[in-house]
Amino acid sequence: MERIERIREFGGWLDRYRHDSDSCHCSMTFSVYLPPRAESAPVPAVYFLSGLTCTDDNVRVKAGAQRYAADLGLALVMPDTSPRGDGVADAPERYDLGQGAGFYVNATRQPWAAHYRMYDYVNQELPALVERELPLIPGRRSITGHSMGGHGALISALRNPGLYRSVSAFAPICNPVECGWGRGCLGAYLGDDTASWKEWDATELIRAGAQPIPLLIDQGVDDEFLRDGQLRPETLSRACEEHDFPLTLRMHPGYDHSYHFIATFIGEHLAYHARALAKA
Ligand SMILES: N[C@@H](CCC(=O)N[C@@H](CSC=O)C(=O)NCC(=O)O)C(=O)O
Repeated sequence: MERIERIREFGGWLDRYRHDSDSCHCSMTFSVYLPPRAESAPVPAVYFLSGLTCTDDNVRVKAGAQRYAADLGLALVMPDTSPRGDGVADAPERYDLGQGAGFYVNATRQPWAAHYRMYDYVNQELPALVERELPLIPGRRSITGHSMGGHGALISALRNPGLYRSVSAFAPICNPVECGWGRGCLGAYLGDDTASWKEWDATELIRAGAQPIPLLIDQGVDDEFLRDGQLRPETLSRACEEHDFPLTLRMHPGYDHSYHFIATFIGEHLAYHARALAKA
């Protein structure tokens, strides 16, 4: 991997890398924040999966996460949201499909299947790469994300028991098989067999008996996409109740879907992950 940018921040380093991805068959870009502690010893990492229209840049400039990560001794790993490039399929007229909208699944339908393998990229290729090349403690990782990225964080943890020490999400798409964004992406990437979509849906994974891991979710009550029915935390909550699955769902009056909301609670999420990552 090639480092293409390095910025000093809070005593640590905010770096951006480019590499050729075996999963996505294209060049991928990601950012990593290394806290000051990483200069003397390997540190645990929190992966942040971003939402529709984002690159690795949105979270690093808008969430205010690096200050907390520096204090807690956590690395932040911030991948892009899809494969990109001239040879990569896209839907340029749509913000919610194609480049910038990988949905953290492995596509099985063309033209998407050639490159859209963000699930393998985020859960296998990227951790193996950064844990080999950077001062990170192998296997000591947690995951969080926003909206489409919250969906990605939830399904990554639910489908891979033991891969992440803890999981949280900001305004996640909780039940994509039942919302417009989810139906659009899953239909395009996976085809018309809606039964196959359920393997990529947090609510459906819990209904199907996923191994319990505590879920921490923050949601703004005045989120425009909550009102539109894209997020459906109430459906996830019901599934958790019915299946005795541990969920902390915090509803916050007045907050919308933006990075102002994420910036408000990111410190609590990182402290939550730091506690899980500190356990032997
Ligand atoms: N109005 C936007 C819609 C896209 C949007 O709001 N994207 C969110 C994530 S939504 C779910 O995944 C986001 O994070 N945007 C980037 C930001 O920096 O706020 C549009 O039309 O682009």
